[in-house]
Amino acid sequence: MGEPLIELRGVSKAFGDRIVLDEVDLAIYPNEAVGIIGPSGTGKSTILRLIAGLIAPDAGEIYLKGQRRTGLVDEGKDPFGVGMVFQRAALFDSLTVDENVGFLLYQHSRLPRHQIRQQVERVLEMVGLPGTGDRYPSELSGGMRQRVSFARAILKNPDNPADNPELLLYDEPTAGLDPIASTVIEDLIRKLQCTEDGCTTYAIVTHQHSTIRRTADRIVFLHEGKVQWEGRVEEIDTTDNPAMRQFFTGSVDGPIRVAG
Ligand SMILES: Nc1ncnc2c1ncn2[C@@H]1O[C@H](COP(=O)(O)OP(=O)(O)OP(=O)(O)O)[C@@H](O)[C@H]1O
Repeated sequence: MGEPLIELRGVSKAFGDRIVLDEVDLAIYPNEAVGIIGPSGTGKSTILRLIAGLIAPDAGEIYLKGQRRTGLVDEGKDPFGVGMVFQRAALFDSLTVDENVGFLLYQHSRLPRHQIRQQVERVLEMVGLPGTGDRYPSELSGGMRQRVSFARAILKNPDNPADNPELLLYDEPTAGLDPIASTVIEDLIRKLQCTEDGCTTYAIVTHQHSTIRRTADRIVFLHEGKVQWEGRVEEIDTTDNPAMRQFFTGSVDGPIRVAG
């Protein structure tokens, strides 16, 4: 499989006295679609934030293309960009779609406005929202807002190619959407995986069964701070791992303790 695009080696993370991740090893290879799943509160979003370089591990190492990361993403030393799509879009309501999607370029690049606008229109077309740049998030449906956040995550900076996203992280992108809007988002995630610009690697955190099955090729199942199971999506129904079986059947009986 060659060298991983990103690799976590023995990564641990605690918040206060709660150990969320306990010596986790995880490798994501170029062009892979990896689903990170597991019960609530098990550290899935924390893994995404570690991969994105938004937080640092307490112990262990993170490698990007074989290069050990020493700081956080804002120190600008990572060899490639990571685009992140947060749960429920996380757009600025007071900004237009164009200003939301192009936010970082408007704030931090020296590109002229009309060029940023062109870049933004291009990614809005890629997510199926051409001509919506002057609208406000409140004028869009939940699914459309989520697609705007995809456009923001894939926008490239022609001024600084080292910043361009080679890895996309989706944190519950279909949460709160109806089944049809979810299908639109799942199809879009697959469509964006390979475009005329090349293929992108992604990791997706989701609880929705359809999203797990339709957007992931490989599954990483987290529970109690550890990777409990890894396998192909086709193996979900045949595994005899008790935690996986409980998770997918939704049973209250099994190794996963029911909260509350
Ligand atoms: N910044 C933080 N400060 C304190 N505790 C945190 C912080 N971030 C996460 N946690 C705690 O770490 C645990 C794991 O959180 P995380 O969001 O990674 O879980 P998750 O698996 O994504 O959960 P869910 O499926 O419910 O979204 C939770 O108990 C959460 O309360």
